[in-house]
Amino acid sequence: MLDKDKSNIAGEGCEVLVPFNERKPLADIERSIIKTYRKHIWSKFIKAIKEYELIQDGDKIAVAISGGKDSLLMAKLFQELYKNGNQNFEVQFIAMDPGYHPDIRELLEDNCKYLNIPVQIYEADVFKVAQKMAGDYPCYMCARMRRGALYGKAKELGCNKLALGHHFNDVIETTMLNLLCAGSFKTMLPKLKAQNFENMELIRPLYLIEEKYIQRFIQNSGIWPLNCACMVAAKRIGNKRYEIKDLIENLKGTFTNVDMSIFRAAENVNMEAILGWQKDGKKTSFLDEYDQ
Ligand SMILES: Nc1ncnc2c1ncn2[C@@H]1O[C@H](COP(=O)(O)OP(=O)(O)OP(=O)(O)O)[C@@H](O)[C@H]1O
Repeated sequence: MLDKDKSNIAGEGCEVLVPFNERKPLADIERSIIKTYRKHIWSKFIKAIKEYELIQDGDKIAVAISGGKDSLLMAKLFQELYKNGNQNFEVQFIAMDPGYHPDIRELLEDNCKYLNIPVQIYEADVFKVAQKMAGDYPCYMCARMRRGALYGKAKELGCNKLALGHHFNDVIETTMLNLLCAGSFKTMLPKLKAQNFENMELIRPLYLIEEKYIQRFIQNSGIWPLNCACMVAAKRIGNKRYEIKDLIENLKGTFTNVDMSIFRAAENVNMEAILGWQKDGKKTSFLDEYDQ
């Protein structure tokens, strides 16, 4: 029997991913990653690692698991990579408990145990502090604090990289969010150097994987992932990201491959047709180079 009560654990207003079936045996779940989802998940994972040079020999990678669908898949992908012979790196699986409801914490632990992910869970008072410090708009503060708490733990474990579960749709939604809401052209990069933590890099190995395949994989596996376990903002603050998600979905009806076009736009910026840009905090106008 599927435990229907688990659908009530998510914050109000969050989309709940209901499994299609009972939890499948672990061996079947693992096999499906490299068989059923070879094209849309496994190959894309490998491609991102190669194309963006995400892993180097001797890396020690902290794989950050929130317990949501994306990071659970990411953990399994790293394990598969290791099993398939790439052992030039080490991984540590970390989960930060920002003040989860006990039921959510239990779901996280149960999923990791079932999926054989040896996760280290540690506490950080993120929810409470973000709410106290940032009142009605805790999301930005919470995101920053969460990132800091993850980098800190990775560093403590002697890791030089922190892997996050952002995927293809997160990337194009970020591009569109910046364009439509912030008036800037800026995407989410597959890797970047941490500003406040020396010799630490952030990597995003799911960069090329479309969210719909992650959802399908999780639902077919019979796993109930955490769905936005936020205890603070929940439905209180309208989330522009959901609106952008819908917008892109609607655009797909009129423009062929619009998602890929948004993605490619950040690969094909034509510097000869741009009014201005910023680098290292310095603003430049096309006029600065016009007469040269
Ligand atoms: N509490 C946490 N502990 C460990 N890692 C986390 C935590 N919260 C977020 N992360 C990491 O940051 C990534 C992005 O966080 P975000 O809250 O945007 O997750 P998401 O889009 O819901 O993804 P997921 O499905 O993995 O939760 C996650 O995929 C995960 O790698």
